Amino acid sequence: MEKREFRAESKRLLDLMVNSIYTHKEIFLRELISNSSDAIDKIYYKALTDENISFNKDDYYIKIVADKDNRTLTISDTGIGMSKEELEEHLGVIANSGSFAFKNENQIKDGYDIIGQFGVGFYSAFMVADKVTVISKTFGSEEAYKWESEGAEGYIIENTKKDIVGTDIILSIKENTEDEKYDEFLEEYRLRGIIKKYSDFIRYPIKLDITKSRLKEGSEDEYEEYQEEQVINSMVPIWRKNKNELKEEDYENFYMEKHFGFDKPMKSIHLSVDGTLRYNAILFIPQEAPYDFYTKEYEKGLELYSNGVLIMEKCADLLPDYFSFVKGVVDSEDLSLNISREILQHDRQLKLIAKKIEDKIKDELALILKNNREEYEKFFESFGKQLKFGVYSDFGMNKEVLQDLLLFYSSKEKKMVTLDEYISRMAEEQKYIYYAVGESVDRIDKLPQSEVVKDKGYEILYFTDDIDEFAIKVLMKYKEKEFKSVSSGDLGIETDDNDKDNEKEMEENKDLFGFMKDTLLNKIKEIKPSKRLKNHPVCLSSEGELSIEMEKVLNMMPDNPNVKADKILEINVNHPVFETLKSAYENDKDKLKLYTNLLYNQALLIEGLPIEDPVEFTNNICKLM
Ligand SMILES: Nc1ncnc2c1ncn2[C@@H]1O[C@H](COP(=O)(O)OP(=O)(O)OP(=O)(O)O)[C@@H](O)[C@H]1O
Repeated sequence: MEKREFRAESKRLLDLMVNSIYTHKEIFLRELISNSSDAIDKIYYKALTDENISFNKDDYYIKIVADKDNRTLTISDTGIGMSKEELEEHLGVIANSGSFAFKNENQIKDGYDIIGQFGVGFYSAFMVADKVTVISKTFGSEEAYKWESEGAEGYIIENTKKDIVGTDIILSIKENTEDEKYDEFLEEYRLRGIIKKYSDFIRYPIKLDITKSRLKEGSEDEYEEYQEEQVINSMVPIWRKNKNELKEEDYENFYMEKHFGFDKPMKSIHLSVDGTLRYNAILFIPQEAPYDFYTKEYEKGLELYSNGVLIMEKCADLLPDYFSFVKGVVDSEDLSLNISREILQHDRQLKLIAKKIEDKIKDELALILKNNREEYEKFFESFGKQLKFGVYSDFGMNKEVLQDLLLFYSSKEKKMVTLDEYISRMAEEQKYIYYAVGESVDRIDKLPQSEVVKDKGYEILYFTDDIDEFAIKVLMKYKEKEFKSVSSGDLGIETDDNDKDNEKEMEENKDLFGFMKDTLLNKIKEIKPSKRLKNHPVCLSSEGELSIEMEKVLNMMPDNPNVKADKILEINVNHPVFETLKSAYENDKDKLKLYTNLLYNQALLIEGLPIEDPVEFTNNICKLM
C-alpha cells in the first residue's frame, strides 16, 4: 500500500491561523517582538560559542516605528536575520519554527530563553495588516532579501538592499472597519501600552519614538512637537534580580506600578526556585481588601509569564480561593504552552507551582501571626472572612490548612484569639469550645443564653460574621475538642442535681407547659425549664444541626430556602415571672395566653429575630398596662 503525505492547504491554514488562534488582535506585537528577541538571542548564543564574534549589548535592540501617513508599522531588530532560504523555509511554510530547530541544532538547554517553538506567531501579523514585508540580512552575508505577502495569495522573495544585519518587518495596517479600529495600532500610547503589557521583560531594549513638545527656539509661547526615542520596556524583571539587591521599597514600587492595590502590601514574598521545576515569583499579601473583593466581580489570579513574556494576566489556577487576595507574578520557562501561547489546562507544572505558592503563603501568614500580631489582626479584619469561607467550602477539604490562621473575639480576653490559644486556657473539666453567635460583640455580651457558661468561668468565642458558625460546623473539632454553641440544648456543664431538678419541675408543671406550647402552636418544638438562665425569664435555644443563627443567615440568601431551626422556649423557673405564670394558669387562662405570647416575642427579640406581629405585640403590652 502506498503511503501518501498530507498536503496542507496553505491558504486555508493561514486563514484559520489568523482568525482563530488568538483571542486579541494586539497579540501580534507580542509575537513579532518575541521573534526579534529570539533573533538577537541567536546572535548572542553564537557569540558565546564562537570567539570570532563579539557581542556588544548596546548594538542589539528592537525598534518600533509607526508611520501614520503611510499606515505602516515597522518592527526592526538587529538580530541574526534570515537568508533567502530561511525566509523561504521559515516564513513560507506554516508551522515551521526556525527557533525550534535552532534550539535543537545547538542543543540549547538552560538559560537561553528562546521563545518561539510552534512556527505560527509570525502570521499573527495578518490579523492587523493586509500586507507584510520582511527585509532581512543574515549574519555573515552581504546580500539582503525582501519577502512580501498579502496573505492568502502567497509571497514573493527578491533581492534588496539593507545596511545592517537584522530584520525589518513592515506591516501595512488594515483600514478601519465598523467593528475594528486598526488605526489604534499606529498610536504611540497604544503601542506603548501593548509593549508594556506583554513584552516589558524582553531582555533587549524596545525603542519607540515618542512625540514631545517644547518651546520653539527664540519664542516664549510657541510650541513645537519633536520626536524622542525612548526605551519602553523594563528589561530585567524584578523577580529575576537577586533578592539581596532589592529593598522593600523596590517591591512596593513594583506593587504600585502593577496597580495591584492602592495600599502598601503587608508582605512581599520573593521566590526563586531552581531544580526540576524552575520558576520565579513575587507575591504580595495586601493590607486592605479592594472594594470589590467580596463581590462576584472580583477575579483572583496571578500574572503568568513564560520566559519574561506575559502569557496570562490572571491565572486563577495558581491560587486557591481562600488566598484569592494574593497578588503577584509567576515566571517559569518550564510551562507547556499551546499554540496560541496560552497555558495548557491541567498543566502539571502549573499545579506544582500552585501547591508551592499555597504552602508559602500559609507559612508566611503563620509567621506574621506569630511575630507581628497587630499586623495580622489588621490583615484578618480585611481577609479573615475569606479564610473562613475556605474552611467551609469544598466540604472542609482545606480546614487543616486554615484552622490555625483563624481568629475569633474572646469573651475573656476581650480581643481576637486563635483556637490554639483558646484550648491552652481551657479548664481541665471543660468539655467543649463554647461559642455564641450574634450581630456584634455588644449584642452577644448581653445574650442570656451565655450566662451559665460565663458563670462557670469558661471562655466564649464570639461569632459575628455570617459564615462563622457554618465554618465551625465543618471544622467540627479543634485538637479533639468539639465546638458547642451556648444556645444549644445540651451545654455539657450541668451537675446531676440540676438535671434532676429540671426533670422534677417539668413533671410538676407538665400541664402549664402543655398549655403554653398549645398557645404557641407550631412556632416552637418544645417548652421546658431552663438549665442556663440566671437573670432573664426566657430565651430560645435550638436542637439539631441547624441553629437559630444559621436559620437567619440561610433565609437571607437570594433563593430563600425558608428553613426553620427546631426552637425550644426555655423558661427560668427561678424567676418571679414563673410564679406569675403558675398563678395565671390556675386563675386566668386568657391572661396566660397573653403572657405566653409576650414571653415568646421577647425571646425572639433577644435573639435578634423579627417578631411576627408587632402590632399585636404592642397591643398586648398596652392591655397589661
Ligand atoms: N525577526 C526575525 N529574525 C529572524 N528570524 C525570524 C524573525 N521572525 C521570524 N523568524 C524566523 O521565522 C520562524 C517562524 O516564526 P514564527 O513566529 O512563525 O514561529 P516561532 O517564533 O518559531 O514559533 P511560535 O509560533 O512559538 O512563535 C522563526 O522560528 C524564526 O526562525
